[in-house]
Amino acid sequence: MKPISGKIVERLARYRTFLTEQAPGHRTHLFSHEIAAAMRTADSQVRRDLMAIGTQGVPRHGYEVEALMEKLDLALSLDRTHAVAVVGAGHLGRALISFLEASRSTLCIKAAFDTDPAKCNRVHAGVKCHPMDSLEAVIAREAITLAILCVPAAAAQGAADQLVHAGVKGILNFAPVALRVPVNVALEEIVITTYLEKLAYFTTHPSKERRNGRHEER
Ligand SMILES: NC(=O)c1ccc[n+]([C@@H]2O[C@H](COP(=O)([O-])OP(=O)(O)OC[C@H]3O[C@@H](n4cnc5c(N)ncnc54)[C@H](O)[C@@H]3O)[C@@H](O)[C@H]2O)c1
Repeated sequence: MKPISGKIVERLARYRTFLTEQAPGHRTHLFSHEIAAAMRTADSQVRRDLMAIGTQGVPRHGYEVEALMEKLDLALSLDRTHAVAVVGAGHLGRALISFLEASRSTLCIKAAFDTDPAKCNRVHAGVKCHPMDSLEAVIAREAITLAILCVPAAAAQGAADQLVHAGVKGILNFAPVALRVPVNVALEEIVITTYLEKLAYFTTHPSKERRNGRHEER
């Protein structure tokens, strides 16, 4: 399969969440327009995205849900479990652990890390928090490849360096600082205020994008 863009990956992940959590359980088939309606996007967009992973609906039946789930899992590499670490077990870190542990995901939080002795060796939502000096050993032992960074900005680059050194291949950074990582390490950064600022912009500048839905191709 050809590599697909980050935008398509995001939409495929949303389709998968819809099929897993919201699509009516008794349906064996769904049409692109039904998925599109739930996603508030165009059915042509859904068809294009699913075509990108080699999936086409059948006339008069649509997409077979089970086969579509298998294709999505394969495309998103969710046909296997990914071991994840949370670094910084404060308010955000613990909230994310609770959320991810409750979701039926193949992303599995295997360990948390923190510098605060009061948090270390405690268990939150079934996940043990370890001191930072055991990071390398625990990452190797648990075969952890992904990490979520929830430390203060000043500590983020140092923690990211430790994660990279320990062999982590992808980092989701919540700290409000631009990180430097080697090219072979995937990096995603989330800043909630950016989305709020975007909302503020679109609520004061009516545009085609707002009228036609949130997830048009761009
Ligand atoms: N991106 C977003 O949208 C968003 C939203 C909320 C918070 N944040 C950011 O997420 C981070 C965490 O926020 P919070 O509210 O959970 O803060 P918090 O103070 O509750 O938690 C931070 C945790 O990091 C630990 N820590 C500090 N230095 C560390 C280090 N070097 N290694 C490991 N752990 C270390 C602390 O002991 C603490 O437990 C902050 O940088 C905050 O700005 C981002």
